[in-house]
Amino acid sequence: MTGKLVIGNWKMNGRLAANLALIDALRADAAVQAAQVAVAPPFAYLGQAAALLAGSNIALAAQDVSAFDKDGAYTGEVSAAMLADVGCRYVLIGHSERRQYFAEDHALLARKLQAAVAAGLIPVYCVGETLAEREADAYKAVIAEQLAVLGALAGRDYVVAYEPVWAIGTGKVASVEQIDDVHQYIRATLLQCHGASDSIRVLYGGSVKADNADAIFSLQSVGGALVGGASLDVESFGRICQAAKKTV
Ligand SMILES: O=C(CO)COP(=O)(O)O
Repeated sequence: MTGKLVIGNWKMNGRLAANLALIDALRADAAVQAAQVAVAPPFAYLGQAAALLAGSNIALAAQDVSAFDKDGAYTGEVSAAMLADVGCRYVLIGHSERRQYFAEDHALLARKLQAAVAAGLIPVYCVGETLAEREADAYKAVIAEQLAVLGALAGRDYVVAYEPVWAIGTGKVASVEQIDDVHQYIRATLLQCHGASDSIRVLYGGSVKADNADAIFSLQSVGGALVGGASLDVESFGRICQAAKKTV
């Protein structure tokens, strides 16, 4: 792994004026500029963000992509080629909020992954267990099943994000032991079963904040963070990026 990657997932937040202020402040933040960083605004603001990020080292990410890979009559959809065209480098796929609210299943996610890599995007594939699955000690089986779709991407460039559902937006961060346990498991599974290379990055997501970032990034198995709420606040996001840079 070459340094930690920090991706800010804005989820369904933002307005033109707020995005302008946030991106201007991120560009002016030395810690953000020095780290490997991406932001994922909603579709509607990707063009605006791309223009504001031009010439900076902050990459652009999308929060989702269509499974349809050819232009055509798919009302409401946004293709991987369009995301690449407006300057996206990464695309989140399989976020638990999409699995939960939009019933995205593995067959659909496999198509989205293929569409993304075919367009030259780097998928950030999200996995993670619910609280009930953790309590039933079924989390590794659940994650193994989620990872299985990556088999078709052997030899391609992708990132995995481990986001325990019970830690997302709850303020309940997984312990460093829990994170290390799952990250080691994901890395071993990808290396042994899915033809991934040792340089594969596994990000952690779920209530990452300025005050827990140091501990999380101190784990060698953690390749970076997927940050939700704290990515909307320049000071918090800047401090998370600073922590990422320190552990390079
Ligand atoms: O879902 C997440 C990032 O994709 C995590 O969200 P929070 O950082 O708000 O918990």
